[in-house]
Amino acid sequence: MSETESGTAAGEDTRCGFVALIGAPNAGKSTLLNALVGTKVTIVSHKVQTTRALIRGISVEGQSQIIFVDTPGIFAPKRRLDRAMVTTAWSGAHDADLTAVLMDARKGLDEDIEPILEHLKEVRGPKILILNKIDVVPRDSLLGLAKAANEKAKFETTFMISALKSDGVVDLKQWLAERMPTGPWLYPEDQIADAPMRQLAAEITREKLFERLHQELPYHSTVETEQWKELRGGDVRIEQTIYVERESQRKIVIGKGGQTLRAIGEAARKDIAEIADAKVHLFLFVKVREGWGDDPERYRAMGLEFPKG
Ligand SMILES: Nc1nc2c(ncn2[C@@H]2O[C@H](COP(=O)(O)OP(=O)(O)OP(=O)(O)O)[C@@H](O)[C@H]2O)c(=O)[nH]1
Repeated sequence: MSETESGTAAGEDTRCGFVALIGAPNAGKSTLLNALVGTKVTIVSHKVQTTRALIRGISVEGQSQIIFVDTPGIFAPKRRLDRAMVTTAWSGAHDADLTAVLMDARKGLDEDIEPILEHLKEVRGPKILILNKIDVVPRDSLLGLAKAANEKAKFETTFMISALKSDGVVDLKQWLAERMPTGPWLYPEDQIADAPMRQLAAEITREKLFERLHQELPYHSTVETEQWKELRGGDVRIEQTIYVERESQRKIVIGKGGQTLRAIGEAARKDIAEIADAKVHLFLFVKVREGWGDDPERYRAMGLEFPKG
């Protein structure tokens, strides 16, 4: 059963959507996510640069499921490959139901936030501004800052919060919950906590797959983490399926005597163990799923962009 199929069927009134959370480094994204999601949000490995949008956390408010995605690679791209991926990274915002820009009120409009505001003009869909760290900024300077930022980009509304003190976070969460489109939850309740790790682990394996086979495989071959189970003793057992579109591709992925798949699994296991900070037992399966590439819903379920054309 896939994630979408097993999503909660909690009734007609459920809402579910993606919020792209954008902010310069140190604006307080992790702190805010911890406050919104309620559990410690797992770190995001910056190694995985192929990702368009990584799930950072899932928040549940009433009947709404709010999936926060992050777009690594937006900032300070150093290598040329990274620079080429900046545009792709922004697509996380382009596909989200809402884009939230987190701004460090203490820093104001500086060289970190200016290019973000500039780029926002190209992002369709609703945008909101969140001024963070208001606990360390004089109240009377906040209005001026909000006004100046709103002149640079078109925000639907502005929140003023302290992520650290959880001041204003409840209002923000409730507002977001109401703004999510109606529809079934994409993640069952028992997967909400480890959804970011599941996705990240899938991205890592996908990265290893393409490092070895990028010439032989179509871009939309994909990886899904079917099981993420913490064992007694702290080890993690992970089952992943690599989906390809044809039997010939399945053979390529497996390789002679299974050696290609073994190498992919070994490389992925090492990286996943690093981010999971645990001993990992990784089991990889390869399946043929015809027509997978034509189903936009599967892309959306993973926070990915549906390739047009
Ligand atoms: N005073 C104050 N400090 C805050 C607030 N929110 C975050 N911080 C601090 O700002 C620093 C950066 O916060 P993070 O949450 O790590 O920032 P981030 O945006 O996730 O950083 P990156 O992951 O590097 O992009 C930390 O020292 C936080 O404690 C706030 O509301 N008030």
